[in-house]
Amino acid sequence: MGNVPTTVKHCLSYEQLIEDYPWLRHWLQEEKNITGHEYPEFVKIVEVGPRDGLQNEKMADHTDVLRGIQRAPHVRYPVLTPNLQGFQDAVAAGATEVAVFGSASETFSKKNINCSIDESMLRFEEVINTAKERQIPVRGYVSCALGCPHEGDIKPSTVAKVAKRLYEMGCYEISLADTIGVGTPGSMLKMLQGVKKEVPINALAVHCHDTYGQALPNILTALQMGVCVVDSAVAGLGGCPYAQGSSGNVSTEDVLYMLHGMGIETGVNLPKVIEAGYFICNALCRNTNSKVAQAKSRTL
Ligand SMILES: CC(C)(COP(=O)([O-])OP(=O)([O-])OC[C@H]1O[C@@H](n2cnc3c(N)ncnc32)[C@H](O)[C@@H]1OP(=O)([O-])[O-])[C@@H](O)C(=O)NCCC(=O)NCCSC(=O)C[C@@](C)(O)CC(=O)[O-]
Repeated sequence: MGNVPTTVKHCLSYEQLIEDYPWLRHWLQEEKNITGHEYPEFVKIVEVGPRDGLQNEKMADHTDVLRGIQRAPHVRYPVLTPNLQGFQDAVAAGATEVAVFGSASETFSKKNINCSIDESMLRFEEVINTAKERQIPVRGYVSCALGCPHEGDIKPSTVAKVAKRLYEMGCYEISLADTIGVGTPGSMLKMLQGVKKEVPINALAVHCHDTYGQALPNILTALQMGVCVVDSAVAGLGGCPYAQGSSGNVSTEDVLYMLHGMGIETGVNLPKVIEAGYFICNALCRNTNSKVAQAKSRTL
């Protein structure tokens, strides 16, 4: 490709660029943006508000929650299960999908689920094998994928190794979690470059916390890498009781606003999510963490 001065890229509109540099047309196709990144046409949002979002709140056990909710036929209600006992309890309460949650940090694994990474894999194997027999899908999490509150930076190769083990055991999707929200687009890029060598990109999801205000740029970076599944929590609820200082998950409202603004479909109705956010914030007597919901409330 010929040289285009970077300043030209920023000054000219797409139409002007094509007119002045017709040879660029094939490169700047409609489905690519001006920087040449391709984005997925559809992104699946995994709403983690009812689970991760409310785990910091005083709330009923999952058995009571599962028995208490009215289920919509097309909605999946995954339950986090750290071991076989958790799996059996969840299934007895009516769970039809579960998730195992491992970590790329030894220290975090010990503090979160009271076992080493290797021990956790043995526990997860039991859960996954039993789930397979019962045809229950299992999702996998890798916590501390972009940093650990105890160990600091985590190598992309370590994240890749844990993600690969979960995938090979039978998790249909691996959610890579920036548990304490310390990642940046730079570390997200390096981590995903490492993980996608071991796990197909279409089996990866990202789970970002917004502690340092980096969640949306991190998600954008993941989309540029080909990730099509994003975890988020309505009103930006959440945090991890085992990761001091971490803030809530990225808010679903803000993720939807960004994706829809980019022309990416999600099948999710943003105004309805904003309403759900107001509902839960009222119930918890707290303010929303969603910038989009805050902006909308100022214009009401
Ligand atoms: C994993 C355990 C249970 C191990 O805890 P343990 O003490 O090692 O378990 P144990 O097997 O030695 O058993 C000790 C007692 O716990 C009971 N027990 C054993 N298993 C269960 C169970 N499943 N449910 C209820 N009870 C259980 C068991 O029956 C026994 O009871 P006792 O005989 O003494 O009366 C414990 O460490 C624990 O509960 N950890 C909390 C994990 C948690 O909820 N973490 C937050 C989840 S969110 C997250 O991890 C991150 C994520 C997903 O959001 C992504 C991100 O941002 O990183």
